[in-house]
Amino acid sequence: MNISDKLLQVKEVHKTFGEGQSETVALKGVSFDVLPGEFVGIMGASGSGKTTLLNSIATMLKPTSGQILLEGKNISSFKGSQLANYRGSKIGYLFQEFELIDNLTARENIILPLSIHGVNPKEQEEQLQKLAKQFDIESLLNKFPSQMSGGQKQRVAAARALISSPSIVLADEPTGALDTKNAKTLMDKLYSNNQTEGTTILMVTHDANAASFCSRILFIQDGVIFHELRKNVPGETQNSFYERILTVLAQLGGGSSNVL
Ligand SMILES: Nc1ncnc2c1ncn2[C@@H]1O[C@H](COP(=O)(O)OP(=O)(O)OP(=O)(O)O)[C@@H](O)[C@H]1O
Repeated sequence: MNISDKLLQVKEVHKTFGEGQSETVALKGVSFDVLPGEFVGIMGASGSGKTTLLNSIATMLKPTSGQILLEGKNISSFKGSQLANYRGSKIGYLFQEFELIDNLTARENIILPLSIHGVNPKEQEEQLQKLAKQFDIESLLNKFPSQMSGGQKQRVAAARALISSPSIVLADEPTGALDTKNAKTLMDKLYSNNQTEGTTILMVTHDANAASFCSRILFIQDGVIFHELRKNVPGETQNSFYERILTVLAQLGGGSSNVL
């Protein structure tokens, strides 16, 4: 495979917090690649290093050692406007708790990343309308977060994460605060966006149902990737993939729970 085919390259990433007695080694040499258009899940027990990994890719944390490359460029070398461009346009971030701005409407929340980058209003509106339709939030655009349900807020947050057509969307337990029905609705829509627009998504999740929408799952344990599952294409049903995910989780956790 050509290096340029790899959208994201994570190479031997280590991350240590604190020192001496209070030292915690969160990542112990994580390496993997993501190809354009992939929908990759990251699963692992609480404290295994999932959020540390995602936040390192988002440049919210600096790895102790190792490299992270997006589109062949080492993200730790980014400074000033290049770093701002990476955070604002190259990645989209979807948080478990939505993180919408309370005193902005859904419309204002969604277009904020475009307004900051000076995209012209016509283009902003076109992008907004397209995503509002995809995420079924057209009737919510003039509402404030306090007037929306959790499921609605997360669909607005998903539109905000996608509005600048980022190279990769980083999602940290996006269904963690949702009930089963709203979680499925969100995942259906993220999956559909991945399939129709080719959006690359890297999603941390505890939920095997959510993970079954992915094309590949990386299982992380004690700061290292110890297993990988790939949906068989063509042909494997989501249900069959779900069953295989549960089998790995049961081996990991010693139970039949679908939540780690
Ligand atoms: N800022 C920090 N300072 C010190 N230790 C930290 C910090 N952030 C994370 N850790 C530690 O690093 C390890 C990995 O944490 P991380 O949040 O990445 O795990 P996780 O897999 O995302 O867990 P969860 O599923 O509970 O969110 C844990 O032992 C955690 O306590």
